[in-house]
Amino acid sequence: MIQAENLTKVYNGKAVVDGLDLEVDEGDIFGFLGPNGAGKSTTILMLTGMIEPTSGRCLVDGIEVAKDPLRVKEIIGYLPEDVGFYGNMTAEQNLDYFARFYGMDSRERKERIAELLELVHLDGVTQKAGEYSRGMKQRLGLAQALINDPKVLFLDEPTANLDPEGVREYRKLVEHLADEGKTIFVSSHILSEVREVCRTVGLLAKGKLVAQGTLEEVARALAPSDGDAVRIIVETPERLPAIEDPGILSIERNGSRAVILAMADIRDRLVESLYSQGVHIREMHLEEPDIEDVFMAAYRR
Ligand SMILES: Nc1ncnc2c1ncn2[C@@H]1O[C@H](COP(=O)(O)OP(=O)(O)OP(=O)(O)O)[C@@H](O)[C@H]1O
Repeated sequence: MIQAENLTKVYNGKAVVDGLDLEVDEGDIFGFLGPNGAGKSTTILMLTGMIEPTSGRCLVDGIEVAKDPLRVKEIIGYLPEDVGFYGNMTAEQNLDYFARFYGMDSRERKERIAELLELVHLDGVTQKAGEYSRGMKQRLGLAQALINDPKVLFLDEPTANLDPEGVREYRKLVEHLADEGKTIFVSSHILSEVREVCRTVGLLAKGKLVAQGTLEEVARALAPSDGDAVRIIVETPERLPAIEDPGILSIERNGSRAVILAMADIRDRLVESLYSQGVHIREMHLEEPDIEDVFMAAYRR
């Protein structure tokens, strides 16, 4: 549904988005992760047709964005990092102003706006937008992004100004929208935000895509490797005996727990060996890389 091919943006001789290849499937909730300044907002601006790429191209629902930005704008919604509204107008008036761009008639606009205000819990609020808290503005921004019932939704740091309750509401809403079949592209520099709601992620660092896939796939792809060595965690009530196995590289014992570094997944052999020596096994599993650690390391690269 969203594709970027060698997408590049150069500012002052520097590629802030650098040869990005990206593919997001229909109905996915895609988390675009990266530290501040990685190029996330610039990428979103190109994907939404707000700025043109220096080279490469991007497509949304098969439409090349730079060639046909208006057709793309009809099927997308966009929540920018800094939402702006007319401060002297209410939420309803602000939304009505934007809805007119989509050629909806007055009845259609009224119904859609009422529905959206309820969705973002701003129904019944009579204040002008200028008096809104940042969280309320962000929720109004989300309503605005949904005004044309878009197929694809781009959200740039959508939880930046939300309180914990607002974040929870936002997650429920995003899941509900994805269940309706919308494709959602969310940028964030906060892993915990993305891991709660996103089905796949891409990690951007210095304008380049470092990895893409499910969080587990990305963590595995970025994890430091000991060749193909695997770490097997074993817990036994008895002291772990010496194990003769050519696949074992090292054993680190710590009380009833041991970490066995092995050349491959030799758990079946280990079970047999321990069983034959009368040792009981409380637990045995492969150690998965810690996602938080892996991402922090990638951020620092
Ligand atoms: N219009 C511009 N002119 C010159 N440089 C720019 C422009 N827009 C962005 N940049 C630079 O491009 C780099 C990437 O910025 P961008 O806003 O895309 O990053 P980001 O990942 O969205 O970061 P953040 O989370 O802080 O918004 C930054 O170094 C920024 O200073």
